[in-house]
Amino acid sequence: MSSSVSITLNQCSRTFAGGNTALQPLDLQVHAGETLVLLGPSGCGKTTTLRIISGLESPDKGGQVQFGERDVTALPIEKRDVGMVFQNYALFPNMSVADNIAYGLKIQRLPRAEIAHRLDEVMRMVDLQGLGERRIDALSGGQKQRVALARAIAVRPKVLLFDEPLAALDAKLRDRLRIEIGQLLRELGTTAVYVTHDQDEAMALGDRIAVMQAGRIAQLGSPQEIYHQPANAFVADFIGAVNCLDVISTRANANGGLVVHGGELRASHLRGVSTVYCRPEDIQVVSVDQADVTGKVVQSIFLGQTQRLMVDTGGASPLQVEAPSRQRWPNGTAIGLALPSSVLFHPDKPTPPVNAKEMANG
Ligand SMILES: Nc1ncnc2c1ncn2[C@@H]1O[C@H](COP(=O)(O)OP(=O)(O)OP(=O)(O)O)[C@@H](O)[C@H]1O
Repeated sequence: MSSSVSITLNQCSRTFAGGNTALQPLDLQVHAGETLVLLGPSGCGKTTTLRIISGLESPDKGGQVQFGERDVTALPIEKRDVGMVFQNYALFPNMSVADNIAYGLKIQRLPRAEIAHRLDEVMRMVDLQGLGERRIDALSGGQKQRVALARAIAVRPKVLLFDEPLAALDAKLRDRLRIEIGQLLRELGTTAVYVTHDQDEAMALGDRIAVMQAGRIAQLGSPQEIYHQPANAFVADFIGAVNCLDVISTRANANGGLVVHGGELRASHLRGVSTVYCRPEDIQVVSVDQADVTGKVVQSIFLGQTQRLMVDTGGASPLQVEAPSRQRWPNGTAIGLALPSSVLFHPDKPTPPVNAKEMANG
């Protein structure tokens, strides 16, 4: 469709009346054609960032927003050539599906035949064929969000912005629409920024993910980087489940490898590191005589495809281990675990300090 454009934020901060700083000075580039996901807990500044990109909100003085080479900081939303999709749909409830989708095209005064062609095209893309005459209030939540999506893409915007578009839908529908939005974004090649607090959605949709914390970007990277090389404890903990092990000794064991002792590690190669992390799915259940660590199952949580075992290894908190779902480990079962050193990671940077004011804001 339209040629894609990069988005650049230079030193964009946002302080609200009363000194509430929603966003610390932020530098961010969204590459042309990519989908960047803004992910983080409630109040971390995702929506504020999105609104600054859209033109619904201005950055504090000194902040600058560029689309490609063009400075759009002073332009209102209607002059920025953006399409937006919100959680609450923001449709006209008493108008038909077709009239909602065609709304922006009529404002652009496109010829009638072109409007009909675009309507047909986008309704097919979002799987709404045959529903053109239906009133919005006679649609399901999923159908409403398809209409909102169709309306956003019908005008062929340079930039697509999504603010938690799937948050109001049930889990099954969310999964389906997530896949469809991903396909659509790849097909369109439009630069997109997608706000969510759902890590699965972020992983599935983002070419890159910016994990935000208290008005700052805690890490920006591919889903794989964010998951396997989290930059700090906050990111490690926010994305997926993680075990935290204290490194208590730098003495080597007989093999020069690592020894897990309770929730703690002894490992010669981790000199100077105080804490390491590992994901539950990277710990293997092995026979007790081959184990790096042994313990007792204290709880098992059935998750369908897998089960999460909580294993007391004598440390401060049980290790979480992902195990096949068909096998049974009753509470109290002795279990052996292998923890290859290749799956351990330790954040390079300390977590940015969060002061009391930011905590109160977040
Ligand atoms: N208009 C406003 N006036 C004052 N404070 C605001 C305003 N809009 C947002 N904030 C504050 O700025 C901070 C960041 O809000 P923002 O909506 O960007 O967060 P978010 O990450 O999108 O959160 P959520 O997931 O809950 O929507 C919050 O502390 C919020 O209360």
